[in-house]
Amino acid sequence: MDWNTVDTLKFEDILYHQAEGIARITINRPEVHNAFRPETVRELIDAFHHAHHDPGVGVIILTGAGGRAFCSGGDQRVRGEEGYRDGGGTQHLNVLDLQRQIRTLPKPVVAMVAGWCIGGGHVLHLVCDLTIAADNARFGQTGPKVGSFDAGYGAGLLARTIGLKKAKEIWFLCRQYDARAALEMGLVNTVVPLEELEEETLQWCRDMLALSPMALRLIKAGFNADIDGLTGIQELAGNATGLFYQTPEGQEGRNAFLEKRPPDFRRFPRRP
Ligand SMILES: CC(C)(COP(=O)(O)OP(=O)(O)OC[C@H]1O[C@@H](n2cnc3c(N)ncnc32)[C@H](O)[C@@H]1OP(=O)(O)O)[C@@H](O)C(=O)NCCC(=O)NCCSC(=O)c1cc(O)c2ccccc2c1O
Repeated sequence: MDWNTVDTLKFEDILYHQAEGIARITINRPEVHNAFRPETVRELIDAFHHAHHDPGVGVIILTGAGGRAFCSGGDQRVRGEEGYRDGGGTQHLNVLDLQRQIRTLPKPVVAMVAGWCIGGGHVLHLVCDLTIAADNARFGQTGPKVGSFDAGYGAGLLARTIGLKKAKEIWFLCRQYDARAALEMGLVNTVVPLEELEEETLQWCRDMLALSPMALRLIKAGFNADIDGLTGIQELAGNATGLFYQTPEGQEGRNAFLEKRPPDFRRFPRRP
């Protein structure tokens, strides 16, 4: 695949590439196993925003640079007493914003995982819709070991994904799990040799790109609706509103208002 950069997107901690309707977002801090600092997360949010709003993008890949790590979570070197310190001294837990963004983004997001997928990095792959793992991938949570925890998606979505007992084991014991174990517990979709990771991930993306974007959008919203509470219902309901706006019935209400006349909905059927 010949990846292209986007001239308007300038990042320090991440890379943004796209080709054939696929956006690839790469955390590029291999010297710390792609741990994220607040600036990394800010850039990821901007990159996902771009991919979300680019009509030429149908599927998004999130990955880590270097082949040795997807992401090792929050950068412990900049962890303060209240969160992770940015260059200006403000402390953040802004990865939570990124998690919600990936959940509500109406396009499939695929985690392409090689090497370490740990802590807040593990939660990032979890909130992605699919995970393609290389055979060198290792998964786990470290929170209780390093004085942290993610009791939101990190706990609840993990339990929904692999079951409550296994999710508690992962958090309560802070063990690490290889790719085969991750596949067995339903934490990842498939495992491939490291050298085939990108090609396999691209094939999954191409397969999704051949399908109806609206159907994928609605099924993603449907999968997330109950888990995400009213935010999930809002996403699903917003899609319903968007579809209704496209109908003559929806447009009659707008037209009547603009034409300063009462709306006439009599010609629209009351379907069983
Ligand atoms: C991932 C490891 C198990 C890998 O071990 P290995 O022995 O292979 O490699 P090294 O340990 O030598 O690492 C190489 C190099 O990278 C540095 N590094 C690795 N991870 C981090 C990190 N997270 N932050 C900073 N630096 C990191 C390491 O120090 C080495 O540098 P040198 O200069 O010494 O060469 C192992 O590295 C490991 O266990 N890493 C830490 C994993 C971790 O605990 N992550 C944080 C979990 S908490 C978290 O992520 C988190 C973030 C949030 O924003 C939250 C927000 C809201 C709620 C919860 C949150 C949360 O829990």
